[in-house]
Amino acid sequence: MAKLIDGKKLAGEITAQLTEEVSRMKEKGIVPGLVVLLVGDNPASQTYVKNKEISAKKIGIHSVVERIPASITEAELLAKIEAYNQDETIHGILVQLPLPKHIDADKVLLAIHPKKDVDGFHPYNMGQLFIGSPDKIPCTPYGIMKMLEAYQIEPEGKKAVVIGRSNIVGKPMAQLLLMQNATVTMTHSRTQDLPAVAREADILVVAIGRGNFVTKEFVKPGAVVIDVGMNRDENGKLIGDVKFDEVEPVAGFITPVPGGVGPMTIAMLMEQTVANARK
Ligand SMILES: Nc1nc(=O)c2c([nH]1)NC[C@@H]1CN(c3ccc(C(=O)N[C@@H](CCC(=O)O)C(=O)O)cc3)C=[N+]21
Repeated sequence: MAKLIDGKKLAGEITAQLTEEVSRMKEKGIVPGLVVLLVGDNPASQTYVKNKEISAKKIGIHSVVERIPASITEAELLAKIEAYNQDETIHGILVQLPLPKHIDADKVLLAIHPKKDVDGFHPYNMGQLFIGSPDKIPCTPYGIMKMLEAYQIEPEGKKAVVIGRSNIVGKPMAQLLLMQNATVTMTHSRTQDLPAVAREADILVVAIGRGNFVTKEFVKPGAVVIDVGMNRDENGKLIGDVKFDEVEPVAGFITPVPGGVGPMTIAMLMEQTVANARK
């Protein structure tokens, strides 16, 4: 049976450390501030934003959540971002993705000042990451690296396979593993014989966005399996991209959904916000 990588517990430990740090900062008159802009009423986004709000409050971060009607124009949204760029009480700006179709997400991400880009999605921060000098790092892959570290899983020299090539998970994940000297293979929906490629992996990161996609045929015995998926099944239950019950007996380590990568994503968001206020 695989060892469970408990993201919820680890995120709780990180949150406790941040809470202490923020209370010390407050003695010096510094209060970290985070704004989350949520455009429209995507129900999944509502849950994530709520979890971020709870976590920020617990840590003592000044948290602003702006729920904005989907009818906002791109220009109006850009003006809001510019105002928060100038606002000295705000150390982190997050615009929840996806955005409504009439708004160009690339333009919006480019408008956030790179110093306040706690998501690490700005092309400047992406560029810094890809030349090997990261500052802000996309929170999901960053949280995954923290989980590997906490469980003493060393990527160096190992074969890592990443399934999914998004800008916010797959690509930065591959780069972070590469920076730790893993031998990295990127795979995606067009990869031929994906199960055979995945089966080569010592570390398998799955971020393809399809519920129960990865079965035991994808997993080498003893492999580390990281599940980034957040899908709902027919009954509305939250499920990962990995068929957990089937893969768990084969894997060496595995992350659950919920309680794995999700809470770590939020913890890293908080960490990068506090780090910004510290500077
Ligand atoms: N600009 C931007 N930054 C993001 O970081 C971002 C985003 N947009 N859009 C959506 C995705 C998704 N995401 C999650 C964060 C936490 C959980 C999370 O807390 N999950 C819990 C429980 C979730 C539940 O119960 O529904 C868990 O896995 O245990 C999930 C998903 C951040 N995202």
